[in-house]
Parts: sequence; structure tokens; C-alpha cells
Amino acid sequence: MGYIEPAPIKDKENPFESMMSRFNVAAQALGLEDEIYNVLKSPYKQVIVSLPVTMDDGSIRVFEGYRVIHSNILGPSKGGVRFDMGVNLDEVKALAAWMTWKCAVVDIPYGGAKGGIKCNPREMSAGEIERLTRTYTQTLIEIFGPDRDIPAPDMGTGPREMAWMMDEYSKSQGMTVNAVVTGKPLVLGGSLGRTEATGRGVMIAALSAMEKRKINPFNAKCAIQGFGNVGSWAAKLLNERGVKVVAISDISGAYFNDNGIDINEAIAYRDANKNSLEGYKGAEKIPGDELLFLDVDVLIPAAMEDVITKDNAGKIKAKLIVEGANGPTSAKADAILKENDVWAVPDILANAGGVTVSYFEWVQNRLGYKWTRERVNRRSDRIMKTSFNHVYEVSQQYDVSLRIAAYIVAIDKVSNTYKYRGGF
Ligand SMILES: NC(=O)C1=CN([C@@H]2O[C@H](COP(=O)(O)OP(=O)(O)OC[C@H]3O[C@@H](n4cnc5c(N)ncnc54)[C@H](OP(=O)(O)O)[C@@H]3O)[C@@H](O)[C@H]2O)C=CC1
Ligand SMILES: O=C(O)CCC(=O)C(=O)O
Repeated sequence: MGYIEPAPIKDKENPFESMMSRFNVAAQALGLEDEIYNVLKSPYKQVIVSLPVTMDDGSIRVFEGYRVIHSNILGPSKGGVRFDMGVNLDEVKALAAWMTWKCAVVDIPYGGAKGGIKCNPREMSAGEIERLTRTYTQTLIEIFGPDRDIPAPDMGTGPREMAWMMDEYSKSQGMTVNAVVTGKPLVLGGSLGRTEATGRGVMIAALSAMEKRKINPFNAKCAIQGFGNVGSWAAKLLNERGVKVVAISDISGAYFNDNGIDINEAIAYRDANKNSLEGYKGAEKIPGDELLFLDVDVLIPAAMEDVITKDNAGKIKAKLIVEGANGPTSAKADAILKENDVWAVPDILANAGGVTVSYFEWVQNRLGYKWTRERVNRRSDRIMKTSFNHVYEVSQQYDVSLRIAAYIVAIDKVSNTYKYRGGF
């Protein structure tokens, strides 16, 4: 009985409904036909699997796993796999739909998918995680494929899990198929630049938005929630470009230093401290939630969904929110942010650097050729800048927020492609 789940968090907005309410506004602005509206709002495939795994003590535990393919209109579906106790079908459905819109916003030829396993990897040994990852891959072997559905890392997963997935899939095909997942270790065909790609894209989106809002990076203060892959890379890269990062956080709490945190020191501390900032002395420890309400120019939520809600959006002092995480702002908070003239660079634009470099990884695997880091960064920076400028122009043209503009760009692209393909 050691595996009783925590009680669900009450009053959380349903992430799929949150996604749909933005989709509806954008669909209306575009005058989307009912027939296409119905196709785009419905996930194409939703799979729930039971995954029996032998634990280290010899017991067998059954985990619940998911893979949702929201759309394959633009191409094979693409999206990460999350290992977390909060994983549930509505969350995975929302995350899969966001992948469809994200790939469309940055104009890469993928549909959207997402997967996850309800588990707590922090309480599992490497062997248990490996068996779970391999069982998940094996159970969904018919779904995955380099031309069908291509997983990648998300919260709680990384290159290690992608290596196991690639190996398990390859064994089932009797040959090495490295293009079946992205975010792999370099030796298995991973791309230079993928590890930092999402944080790098967040940095480009933040600097592009700061320019439009006339915030000088060299005078700007920034707070970042979440110090995992996305948050720590965004912190490091923004800091290198002059932005003072005054607050960071992880599950252990938030850490504030108005003179600026030494990000390289914080990363080294985390890496030497079982991946946790607990006990970090380079800043004052403050309650985790207070980070959101600090007097900063830029706020980067880079941890999880639904942290900026109708109940706390009014307390945000930042002029700019750049969404490193997927779905950090609930739909009901949008109006409050608009009223207070807080701009939000939405997830489907701001964190698209990750999937962009995943696309480059897949292209390199298929070419059997490796690009230099410089080429990867140059091309992904260009895509992020071009996409930001496009979304900004659409927001001016339709007089809507950057979020609704990004949905307009995405829905327009997917619906036009659908019309050309027809017959779905
Ligand atoms: N990795 C990628 O390429 C992409 C990720 N994303 C999104 O970015 C977000 C973060 O993903 P990623 O960085 O990969 O995940 P990681 O697992 O690497 O990091 C998550 C971070 O969030 C922290 N965190 C979790 N809960 C809280 C909390 N309640 N308060 C403060 N911090 C918290 C974790 O702390 P601790 O370690 O202590 O648990 C950790 O620092 C997710 O929404 C993901 O979907 C989006 C696009 C691509
Ligand atoms: O890199 C990828 O393919 C997907 C990353 C992801 O899951 C995301 O952007 O949310």
C-alpha cells in the first residue's frame, strides 16, 4: 500500500478545456468552418495502457501509461513523454493538442502527440525506470515509428529514457532505428544543441518580446519558476545576454537574490546535490509561490501547468511572461493579464525551440549526417525569431494577444493543410 496517490489538486482548471477556450477564440476570429473545427478539436487517437513492472523488491506494480495523438495532418505526430504523478488523460490530451499548434506555429512538418506515465521517478531506482520505459515502448510499439509517431523527453524524462525507447523499438524492428525518438544521447544519434534547445528558444522569445516592449535586457530583472532542463538553460542563456536572474525555484522552494543569482554556481550546486536546489546558499529562500509575484520585468514559468490562475494573476508585477512550461497560464487568467497590460509569450511559441531541434535531430538521423552545434543554433534561432515576428504581426493585424495570435497562425496552417489533403 505504499503507492497511494496524492489527492487531486482541487479547483485546477481542466487543461484540455483551457486549451479549447483559446482555440475557440482563434477559430472564431478565423471564421473556421464547422466541419474543420470538429476535426481539429478532436484528438485523433487516445491510448491508455496498463504497464506491469517488476520492482526491485520482487513485487509487481502496474502503472498507467498514455499516448495521445492529437493530429497527424501536418505529418507524423511528435511530442514528449512525461513521467510524473500528475499525469492523466486530460493533461495528456491538452499537451498533445499544444504540440499540434506548436509545430504549426514554427512551421515544422509534424502533427502533435504527447505521452506519459503516472509514476514518481524520484522514488524509483534506475532499473525500475528502465523496465517501465521498455514496457511502455513495447506496449505501444504499433503506435511509434519514425514516420508515424516520434516521442521525445518531457518532465521527468531525458536522454537516458530516450536511449531505452530507441533500443526497445530497434529490437522489435530487427535493426537500428534511431529516428524513432529525439532527445537521445549524442552517441546514439542525438543532436548537438538539443539539450539546451528549449531554454535557448525561450531566451530568443524573451529577448524578441523585450525588444517590442522596450525593456533593455541589461537593466532587466527576471524570475524563473522551475530549474530543470528548460528553466536552468533559459536562466543561463538570458544571464549571458545581460539579464539579471533574481529568482529561481524547484520543488524545494524559491531562491531570491536581488543582486542577481550566479546561475552557473546554482547549476553546479543542483548537479552536485541530487538534482535539487535544497540548501542553496547563494540566495535567500522564500516560499515557492512568492516567486511569481516578485517585482521583476520578466517572469518565466518553466515547471508545470496552471500556476498562473484567475486567483493570482492580479498579483503579477512582471510586464512580460514567457512560457517555458506548457500550459502554465489558465484560460481564466488571460483577461486579468490583459487588463493589467501583462504580455504573455505563449507556450506554443516560447518553448518551441525544443521540438524545432528535435526536428533537426530527426532530419540528421535520416540523412545519416551530423550538423555542427553552430548550424543547429543558427537555424533554430532563425526559426524562433521568424515565428515570433509572424505571431507579433498577426496580433497587431487581428488586435489580439500574442497567445490568440499564435493559435490563429497554427489553426490557419493546419486547417489549410487539411483542406488540401482532404479525406480524413
Ligand atoms: N524538455 C523540453 O524540451 C521541453 C519541456 N517543456 C515543458 O517545460 C516544462 C518543464 O520541463 P523540463 O524542464 O523538461 O522538466 P524537468 O523535469 O527537467 O524540470 C522540471 C522543473 O520544475 C520543477 N518543479 C516541479 N514542480 C514544481 C513546483 N511546484 N514549483 C517549482 N518548481 C517545480 C522541478 O523541480 P524538482 O527537480 O525539484 O522536481 C524541476 O526543476 C514542462 O511544462 C514541459 O512540458 C516544453 C517544451 C520542451
Ligand atoms: O522535442 C519534441 O519532440 C517535443 C518536445 C515537447 O514535448 C514539447 O515541446 O512540449
